[in-house]
Amino acid sequence: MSRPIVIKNASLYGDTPATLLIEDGVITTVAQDAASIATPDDAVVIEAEGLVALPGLVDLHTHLREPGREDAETIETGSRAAARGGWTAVHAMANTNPVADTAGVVEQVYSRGQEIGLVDVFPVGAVTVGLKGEHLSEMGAMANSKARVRLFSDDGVCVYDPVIMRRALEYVKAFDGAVVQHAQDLRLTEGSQMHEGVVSAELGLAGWPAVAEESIVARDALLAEHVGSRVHVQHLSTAGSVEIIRWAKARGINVTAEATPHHLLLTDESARTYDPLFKVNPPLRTQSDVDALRAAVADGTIDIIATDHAPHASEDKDCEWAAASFGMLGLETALGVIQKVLVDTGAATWRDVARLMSETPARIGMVDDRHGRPLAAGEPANVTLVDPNATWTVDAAQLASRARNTPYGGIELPGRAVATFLRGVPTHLDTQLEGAFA
Ligand SMILES: NC(=O)N[C@@H](CC(=O)O)C(=O)O
Ligand SMILES: [Zn+2]
Ligand SMILES: [Zn+2]
Repeated sequence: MSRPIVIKNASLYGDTPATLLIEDGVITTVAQDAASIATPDDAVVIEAEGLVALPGLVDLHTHLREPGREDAETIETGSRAAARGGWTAVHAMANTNPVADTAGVVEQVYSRGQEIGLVDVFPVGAVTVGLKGEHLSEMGAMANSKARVRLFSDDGVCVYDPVIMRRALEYVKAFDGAVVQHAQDLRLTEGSQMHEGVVSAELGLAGWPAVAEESIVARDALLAEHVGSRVHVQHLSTAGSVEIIRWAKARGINVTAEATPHHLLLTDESARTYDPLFKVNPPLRTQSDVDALRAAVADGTIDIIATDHAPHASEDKDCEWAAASFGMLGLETALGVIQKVLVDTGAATWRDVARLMSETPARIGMVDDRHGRPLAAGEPANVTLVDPNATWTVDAAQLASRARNTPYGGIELPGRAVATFLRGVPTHLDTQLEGAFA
């Protein structure tokens, strides 16, 4: 049995200071006045004045690469990266090798996550066999497996065939699941290397036009309406996609959308470095797209922040732009980037961050009702403590992830997770807090 933990005078959701008592994995008391709590003798006391307490973060979009590319990331290294970033649950995408398109693979991924115990790993099932876009995978078997899969995605590629997309949307209704779409018209993006615009023209790199995303977002919203199902759109990247989601929601369509930290901070100007660290799908867009995404997060059109943590082995990134893989790391830097672009700019409060990075992703994910819960007595002790006054310089070599492909190396970020608790167990402690548990 683990020792009780007292988190003393933390700023709850960035608001009022309160003290939390955690016993046997559960928050048993929340009190304004620390002195009113009878501290058990063997309790670990964390002096948390100035730290923000949030519900443990839930990432709806993570790539863990296991099975198949353990040279880039494993469930263990990815779990450690997640815990350090303040996450208590991650949804692992299906584009592994073998693809997570059977009950066997999703059960293995789920069980390995539990064995490691640093975050809950919820496997996302593939929509189609082998991500080939031709035949629906055994979605029902994955849903009924012990991994209890509720989200299905061919992420990495788009479910392009509208008939397959329609069938998938119909199928997930049986277990209240959702189809999670990587919106990319395959024909309009053949050979694409970056956002199609002024910069791609100047650099002579093949473009990925905004319409290639927007046309699929619109189509899928209409399909979800037609069959009365639920669709979640991944990594929204353009101002036009935001307008379509806004329209779809106003029309009552059951659609949700995510934005990544990198699409809220970086633009296609980064490609001028020719550094493949900035090569990602969908591509980094223009400043007006970034502004539209931030406004959409602020007004609720975009429901959640998700990392799209995409580790790649160095041989797939240390090469010329055209040959490099798409994707960048995100788990360990997400909180810092979000504080920088949303909290410090006044676009969002910490309460909003709790909604965007924990409560709503848990609700969309549906797998496990122990995540995204309020910080209140009787709730599971999934808690993240953030130091909003910390500044730190991202050092790729120091990341817990096995991969090194962060676009933020050498950049100073605010907002660091200093402690993460999964059902009362510390899964990450900054050096300043390690002493308390010694
Ligand atoms: N985002 C990326 O550029 N890459 C992701 C796939 C994806 O999310 O589409 C990957 O698996 O590497
Ligand atoms: Zn994707
Ligand atoms: Zn992805």
